[in-house]
Amino acid sequence: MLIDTVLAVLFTHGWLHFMFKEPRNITGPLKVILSALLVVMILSDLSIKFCLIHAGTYLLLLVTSVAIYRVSPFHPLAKFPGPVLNKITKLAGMQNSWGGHGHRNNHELHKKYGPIVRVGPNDLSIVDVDAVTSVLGANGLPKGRYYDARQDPNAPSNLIILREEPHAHRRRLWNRGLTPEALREYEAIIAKRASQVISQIQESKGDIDFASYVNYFTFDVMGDMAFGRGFNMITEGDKDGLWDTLERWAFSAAVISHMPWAVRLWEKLPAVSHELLKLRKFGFDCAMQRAKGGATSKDLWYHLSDEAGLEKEKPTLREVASDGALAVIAGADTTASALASLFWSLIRNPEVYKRLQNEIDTVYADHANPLSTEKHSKLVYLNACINETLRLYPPVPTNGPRQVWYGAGPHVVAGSAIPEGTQIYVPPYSLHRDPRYFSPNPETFIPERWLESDKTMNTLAFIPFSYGPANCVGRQMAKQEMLMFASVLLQNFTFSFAKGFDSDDWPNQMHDYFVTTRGPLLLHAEPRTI
Ligand code: HEM
Repeated sequence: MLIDTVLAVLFTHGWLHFMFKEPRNITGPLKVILSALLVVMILSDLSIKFCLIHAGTYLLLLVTSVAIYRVSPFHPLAKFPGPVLNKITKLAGMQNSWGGHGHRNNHELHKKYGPIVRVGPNDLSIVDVDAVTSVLGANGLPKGRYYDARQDPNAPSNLIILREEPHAHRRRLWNRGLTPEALREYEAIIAKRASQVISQIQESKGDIDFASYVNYFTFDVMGDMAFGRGFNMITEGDKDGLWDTLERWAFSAAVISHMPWAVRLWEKLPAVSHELLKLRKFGFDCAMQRAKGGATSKDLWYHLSDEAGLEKEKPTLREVASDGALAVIAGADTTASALASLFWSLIRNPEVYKRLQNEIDTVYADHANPLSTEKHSKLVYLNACINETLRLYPPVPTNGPRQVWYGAGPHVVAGSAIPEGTQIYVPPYSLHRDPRYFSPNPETFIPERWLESDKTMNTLAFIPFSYGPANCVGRQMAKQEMLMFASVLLQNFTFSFAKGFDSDDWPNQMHDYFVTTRGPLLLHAEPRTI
């Protein structure tokens, strides 16, 4: 009888391996497992007790067989080093994401195992500048199955989910919405929202949670920019708990992304489906209001819905709604994270703060208004501070993986042939801290490294906005927003940490859920006489 069970296990394992490789959907593999299980149970003498014993033995042996294969020299990724648990099961990756410190844990793994680490049964993490072009670049690889968890099953795919030709087509519309000319349209939006933040800080008598202010600022800007209307979070707070919803969704998607085959089951969990529904409703409501109400200026919606009529076929309302919601999700959290990290870094480094303050006061002497982009080319040191912040605290610290095509043979990255189907991460957090590319002191905040030629600097290894055809479409908008916001705040206030605030602990509260969630950043803002 044991022989039957072992044969059934070998048959199932072989079938699963050759037919499904790593499945995107549970139905097919489940059918194979259940059929084999049925056979095993029928071959037992049909008493309940023996049926259960054989079923249990079958499942245990199947799991053992898969585990042994994954650590064996026969596995295609056998030559790459990594922790045994990561080689055996995706649960290790899920647990890593759950804790929110996956970026740091992986960084430690790279220190231990070198530039290529096996972080999952079929996943590698590669910290090598060659991977930037060969994985993310124009002749690189498509997004991996990890991204499936970001797809709402009841909504059309948005830009971040699409791949290849459909991606390139949709990206054209996005690019039109973020040209320098389009960005000029958004300048007034940023200026209005930044002025509101100034007024709120003035009214607050100085003690503020800076992280909330930047969250609300970026959310309102993205709402104005994407849908022609903001959410008035700066003035009214987060009445609908949208920010919490976004953070919970980010956590949930980050954890389940490691097991794309379980996504549809996961989404049936009441807590998960509730957040998904809330997000979907949010996108739909914004879209309906924009579609009915129109806009007074050319917002992103104007370009995404091709109101100018430049395409043969206009995107559907539901497609534009998905992309509009993506703009808010992708653009608000990331920029807020960068701004919060920038101010934390400045206050931790008083010499840098002082030098930057001098630059702001010189460039905007005589009460000049920083809420225009005219003098941005003169903000050389602020630019360096922003780059240094994005280097040490990239708002997307690990980024999603790309996947080697099936059927096209191995893909060579950093001199190694990577087998078909492998997902490859190129984590900005570790790349940006690699002494081969940023020296000296790669883990220290030194904006001067961006300005002085005697430092080791490989800007190809600087990828806070990713790289290649699916890089961040909003990067110029983000830069513009950060320069305007930081300069006007620094012109108006002197910031310090609030009494009792544990600034050492703040980076520990940054959680890598694809984007980063952050803890409160308690500051004191002293008005400046200008
Ligand atoms: C400091 C701010 C920002 C950072 C660090 C950042 C970072 C990134 C990164 C790393 C990606 C690639 C993700 C991937 O490979 O899956 C990305 C994609 C994207 N970002 Fe940003 N982003 C920022 C701001 C913005 C803003 C302001 C917008 C909106 C205008 C935006 C819209 C998008 C979109 C739509 C994509 C998907 C692009 C595609 O798949 O073709 N981002 N961003």
